[in-house]
Amino acid sequence: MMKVLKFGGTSVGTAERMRMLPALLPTDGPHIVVLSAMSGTTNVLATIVQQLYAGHRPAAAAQLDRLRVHYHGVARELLPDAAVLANALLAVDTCFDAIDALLPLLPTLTSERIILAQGELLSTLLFHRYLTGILGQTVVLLPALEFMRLRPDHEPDASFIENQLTDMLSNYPECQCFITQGYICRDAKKCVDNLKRGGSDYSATLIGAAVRASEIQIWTDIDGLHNNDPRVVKGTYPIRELSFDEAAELAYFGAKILHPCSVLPAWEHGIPLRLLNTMQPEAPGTLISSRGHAGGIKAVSVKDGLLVLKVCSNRRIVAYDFLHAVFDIFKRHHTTIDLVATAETAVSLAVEEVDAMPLIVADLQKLGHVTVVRDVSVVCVVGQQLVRSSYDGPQLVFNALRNIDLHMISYGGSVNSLCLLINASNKVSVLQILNDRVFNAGIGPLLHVSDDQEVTELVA
Ligand SMILES: Nc1ncnc2c1ncn2[C@@H]1O[C@H](COP(=O)(O)OP(=O)(O)O)[C@@H](O)[C@H]1O
Ligand SMILES: N[C@@H](CC(=O)OP(=O)(O)O)C(=O)O
Repeated sequence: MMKVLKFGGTSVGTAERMRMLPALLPTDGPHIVVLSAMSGTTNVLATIVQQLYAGHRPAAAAQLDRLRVHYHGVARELLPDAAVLANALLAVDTCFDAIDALLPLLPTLTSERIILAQGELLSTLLFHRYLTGILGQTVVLLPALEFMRLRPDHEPDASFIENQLTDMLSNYPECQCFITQGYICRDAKKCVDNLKRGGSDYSATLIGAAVRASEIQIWTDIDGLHNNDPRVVKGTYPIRELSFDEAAELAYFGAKILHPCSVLPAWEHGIPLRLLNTMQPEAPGTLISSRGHAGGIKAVSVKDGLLVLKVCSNRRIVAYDFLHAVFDIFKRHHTTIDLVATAETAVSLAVEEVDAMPLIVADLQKLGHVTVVRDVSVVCVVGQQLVRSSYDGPQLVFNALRNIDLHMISYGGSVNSLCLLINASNKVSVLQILNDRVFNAGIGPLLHVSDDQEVTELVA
């Protein structure tokens, strides 16, 4: 059975890091290695794009030259064989020349995406040559731009991906090791596109689902998914097991270790997803699967960059049409609502700050009075069945946060999560308070769910 292993930007960040990867590859069966760009590269490419939009071409050209020199250095460090190196440098230059050719032109969405795509093309071409040299067996580089495709609605085209990938793999029945690019894809019109920042995780799970992999491994720089954001909170710890739905909520609501949509393809096909640490391969990491395990609060994540729209109905439409009309506006503007709270004649909605916001607000104003609260974040507390029980976890959360302003609360939308809307400026203190007073307060797991509740779920 095929395994899929994704190595993130930090895992391929230097030639030295890339040299650590062969030891992590399976020796007992075929596998597809999905690589991100070397860490920092996509940021530099995005800066070049911004400089072009701002008309600062010389600055963009200087950045690009520095990046080219950097990649020549990585290639020299990684590839000792002179002939292999010479060939790799030509390939590296092809990527840089593609960007160079775009510098004099007015930037467009298409050129922007072509520029951003070069990071993954560079990392895979270097790693492919390196791995071929040290494995002494066929290693096939599968171009993601030939199989990773979006539908017209910008969602991944799962059947196209599956058909193309299956065809491509069938050309190499003996091959055990394939390499491909994460993040990059084509849109429905076959133009170069991407799966948004951090999208290589999503590439890996889409590929895993397409080939019905036995396991998908996400290799990164930390020992699994932590109970809280380790970048801003002291005393976080890895969660050893999560269910698909718990992990999907945490990823959607901001746990940066996973792309927001990346759990869904694995979940749909029941493929175990392991988060592992390249720098500490022996650590158990986190296993995300459909396996049942103890309930109770497990982790918290935060999604930033939201605003709250409060719409108070002008009562010109009947009450039961009001919510429909509100949701219809979001549908028309292709905008997802993250959190909703309703009252008799009013509704509050937490949504991302999208470009269409002025149009959305204008449409909502036809339904009633609209107020906007900016700079809010959703805190998502996740744990198996934490909502539908006599479990005291949620109470502990509310007690711990009693001095914090809460704009909205979502309790019951999912049995496994409790979402709170806070001012973005309170984010770090809220996360630290939850860590100190909830996660490290010694609350036990949820042990009992009444039979009635189980029956209700089965009927539903
Ligand atoms: N809940 C969390 N658990 C683990 N890591 C997290 C969490 N929230 C944020 N992170 C951050 O995510 C980082 C890993 O994701 P990312 O930077 O995308 O890695 P990669 O470069 O491998 O793609 C970690 O270094 C960590 O700082
Ligand atoms: N290179 C892309 C895609 C990606 O997934 O990167 P990483 O695995 O390093 O988060 C980015 O920086 O967004």
